[in-house]
Amino acid sequence: MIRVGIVGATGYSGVELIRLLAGHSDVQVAHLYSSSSEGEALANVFPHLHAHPLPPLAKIDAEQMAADNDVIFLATPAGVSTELSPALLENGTKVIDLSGDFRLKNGEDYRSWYKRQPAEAPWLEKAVYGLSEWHAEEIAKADLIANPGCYPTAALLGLLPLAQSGWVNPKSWIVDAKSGVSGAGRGVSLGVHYSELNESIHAYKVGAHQHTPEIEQELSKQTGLQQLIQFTPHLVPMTRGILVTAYGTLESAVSPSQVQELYESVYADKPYVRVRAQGSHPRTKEVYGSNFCDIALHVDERTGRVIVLAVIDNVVKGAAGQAIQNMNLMFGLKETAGLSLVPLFP
Ligand SMILES: NC(=O)C1=CN([C@@H]2O[C@H](COP(=O)(O)OP(=O)(O)OC[C@H]3O[C@@H](n4cnc5c(N)ncnc54)[C@H](OP(=O)(O)O)[C@@H]3O)[C@@H](O)[C@H]2O)C=CC1
Ligand SMILES: CC(=O)N[C@@H](CCC(=O)OP(=O)(O)O)C(=O)O
Repeated sequence: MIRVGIVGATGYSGVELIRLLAGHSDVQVAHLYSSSSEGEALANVFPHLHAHPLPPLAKIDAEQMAADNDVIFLATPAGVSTELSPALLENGTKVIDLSGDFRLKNGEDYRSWYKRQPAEAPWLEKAVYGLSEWHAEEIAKADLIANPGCYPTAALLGLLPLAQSGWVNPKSWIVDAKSGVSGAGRGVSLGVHYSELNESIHAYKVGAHQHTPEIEQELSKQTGLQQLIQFTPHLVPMTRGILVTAYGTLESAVSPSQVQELYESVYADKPYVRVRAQGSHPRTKEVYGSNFCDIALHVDERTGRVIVLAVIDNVVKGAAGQAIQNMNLMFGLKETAGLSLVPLFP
């Protein structure tokens, strides 16, 4: 049994890790850690976990944590993993970080987009970007995983095949994205106040969202070309789900069936990417509670653009589900272990 520790279990991604790992037969949730509720039972925070067998929330102590777990998930806000991960890794445990601390290879990018002190360069180099479908071999050998952000997961799964094809102008990408409110975590603020959010939709962090350089970095790395994206996220009054609607300008005459065949071939053996039939446009409800990313393609011959639609559940494929998929790859387990979730519908 692989011993799993979770830091940030009182948050949304942490509690989703617990839900998913309850269905994973190769691992044991050995320890839960909290910076604010040490000694408490998690069921006091989340009554829906009442009678579910779980260890109490323990104190964060890197050396002890490394001794007691084979892998630690850090489901914590930006900045925490930078502090905690080096000691965990030096003491021999593997780390899967759900925050943005190790995703950007250039520390100065992190400083400028996250407004925080970056991790030291050797740790940034060591971290493997955990987009499971694209980096399985590297992930299998990694000790430190930078789990992708929620928007980048949907955007990259949606755009990478086209970016690689060379059919699209690499500076023409426009990524419009909408997220449910759980993407903002469990903390309360005016920004997620029901009466201000309900029956309303708005863009935020326009031209300034921290996932912009992450998407550009990965598209550029994979294609060897500098790719530029215009990224605008929106908050919508629903609990879970991300819809990415992305546009690229075609540089060559490509037919809808060529684009469709490209995606079907790239994702043919990937259990969690479902390429939808032409004309079938995915809804966030169709992946709710599951690890799927559903993608649809549309070539607009009138405007010379290609439109990519991608949906995920931000807490599953965008966070805890992909983190477990990465753990499975790291430990040589079946990639789908613990993740055979049929979407919750309706
Ligand atoms: N929600 C989502 O859809 C996604 C989230 N992410 C990323 O995953 C991480 C977790 O997000 P999410 O679950 O939404 O966040 P939440 O705000 O819901 O939970 C974060 C948890 O982190 C713990 N925490 C806070 N400060 C510290 C600290 N100084 N040291 C240790 N633990 C701390 C808190 O638990 P306690 O008080 O018990 O310590 C808290 O419950 C974030 O970095 C987020 O950006 C990534 C993709 C998607
Ligand atoms: C709806 C919503 O507020 N979403 C969050 C996603 C946060 C996140 O995942 O940020 P990192 O992974 O980069 O830490 C946001 O837009 O900031």
